[in-house]
Amino acid sequence: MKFPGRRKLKHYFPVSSPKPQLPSFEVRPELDTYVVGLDQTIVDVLANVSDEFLQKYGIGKGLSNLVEHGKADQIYQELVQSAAISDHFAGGTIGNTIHNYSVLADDKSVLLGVMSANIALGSPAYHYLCHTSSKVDMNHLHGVAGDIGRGITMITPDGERTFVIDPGAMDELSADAIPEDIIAKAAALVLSAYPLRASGQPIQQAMFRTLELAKRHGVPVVMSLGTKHLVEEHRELILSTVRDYVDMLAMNELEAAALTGITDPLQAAEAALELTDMVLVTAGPEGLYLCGYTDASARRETTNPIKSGALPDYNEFEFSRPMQKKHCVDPMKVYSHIDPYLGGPERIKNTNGAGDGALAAILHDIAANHFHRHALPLSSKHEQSYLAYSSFAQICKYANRVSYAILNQSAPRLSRGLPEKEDSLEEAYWER
Ligand SMILES: Nc1ncnc2c1ncn2[C@@H]1O[C@H](COP(=O)(O)OP(=O)(O)OP(=O)(O)O)[C@@H](O)[C@H]1O
Ligand SMILES: Nc1nc2c(ncn2[C@@H]2O[C@H](CO)[C@@H](O)[C@H]2O)c(=O)[nH]1
Repeated sequence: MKFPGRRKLKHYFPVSSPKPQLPSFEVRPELDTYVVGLDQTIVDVLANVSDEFLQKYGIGKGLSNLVEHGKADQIYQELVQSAAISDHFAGGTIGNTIHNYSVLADDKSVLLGVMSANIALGSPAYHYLCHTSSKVDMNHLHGVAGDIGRGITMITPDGERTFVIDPGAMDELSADAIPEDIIAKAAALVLSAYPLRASGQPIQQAMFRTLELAKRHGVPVVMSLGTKHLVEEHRELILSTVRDYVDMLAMNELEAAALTGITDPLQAAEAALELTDMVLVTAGPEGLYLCGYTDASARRETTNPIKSGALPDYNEFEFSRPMQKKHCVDPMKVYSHIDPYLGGPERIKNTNGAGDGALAAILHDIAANHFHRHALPLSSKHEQSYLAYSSFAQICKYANRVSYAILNQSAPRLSRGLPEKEDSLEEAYWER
């Protein structure tokens, strides 16, 4: 486990304490720190298209459009014939997030989902495996006869990305394939709202079984909302799922508006805190908001300039650490915001996965807290039952920095961690 922020000298973080066992790629629940992700396994097929192409097929721009296999195949074949496809990458919003988590933390994660039982060279499953970190444990994937999902990712000249999802067998994940021992010892479970639109498909049952197991074993649950129209179409189911199971919710400002009916991201975050304990709202060029609870006795004032928006002086206590509301004697809401790192890259070719990247950074901080609590349970860092290792403000910086890395490389999966020189995140950023 790498350290997720600065303050190397102030805190003892046993990054390199030797483990007695031989190394193993497979997650050992009693020994390892890991996060678990449940996802529809999807390979992204990247193509440049015109706006007319989207109109011709009646595809909603900027959305994730679920279409039946015949139509998706027709679109795919036309893109092949016009040589518009640039490449195939592993995708799936949670697959991306846990891959990025493993790259950032340099540590293990577990992917739950389906995988083709027989994999041919060049098949969607083949591309998926080629582009996934070896630290993502895929031993618990559920073998299926067909192909994994195919997500045709169409980039229009304005850099906007639009998905056409050909589901293949991606929703055939059976509830019986969910390993309880793996969930029970996880630092966090992360999943998206996408399976909630797979009405009547096995993956929905598998998702609720996983959520039940996480709840039973006290594992924090992190959910990302996927896409705006998914929220609009399944709002009630999403709301009840969040209320019943979710500790942290991640969304962009459009998804937040669809969920809460509030367009201002900060106010939407405040409203969402009535449903869950921690909220990330990414707002593209406006940066991101991270909000949650802390106990009033443990609140810490910021030394950053005070910000006012829809809420006055909202970042006043952003140096506090996140807690679950149920663990606070006197819960108070805490808000933090950060502008894009360096104003964002000079040129953004596509914003695909920038939000997933921010979420991976937050998972890293949550997992680091889990690791530290187990390594040093008597540390003053654990006098209260905190959800994350760092303060809201510090996590914002880290999440923001990772989003920047994703935007800079124009692909949703990190090919490497943040630069070593920035391991303390001081030289290049924090001391500007
Ligand atoms: N145009 C931009 N300029 C500067 N920074 C940006 C821009 N777009 C995104 N970012 C950075 O990336 C972060 C996440 O972006 P965004 O809100 O677009 O995520 P998202 O819509 O959830 O993405 P995805 O669903 O593809 O993962 C922002 O908080 C910001 O730091
Ligand atoms: N799980 C899942 N991921 C999706 C869906 N639509 C788009 N994505 C993924 O979202 C990622 C970008 O956030 C891409 O890599 C896509 O593969 C979907 O319906 N389900």
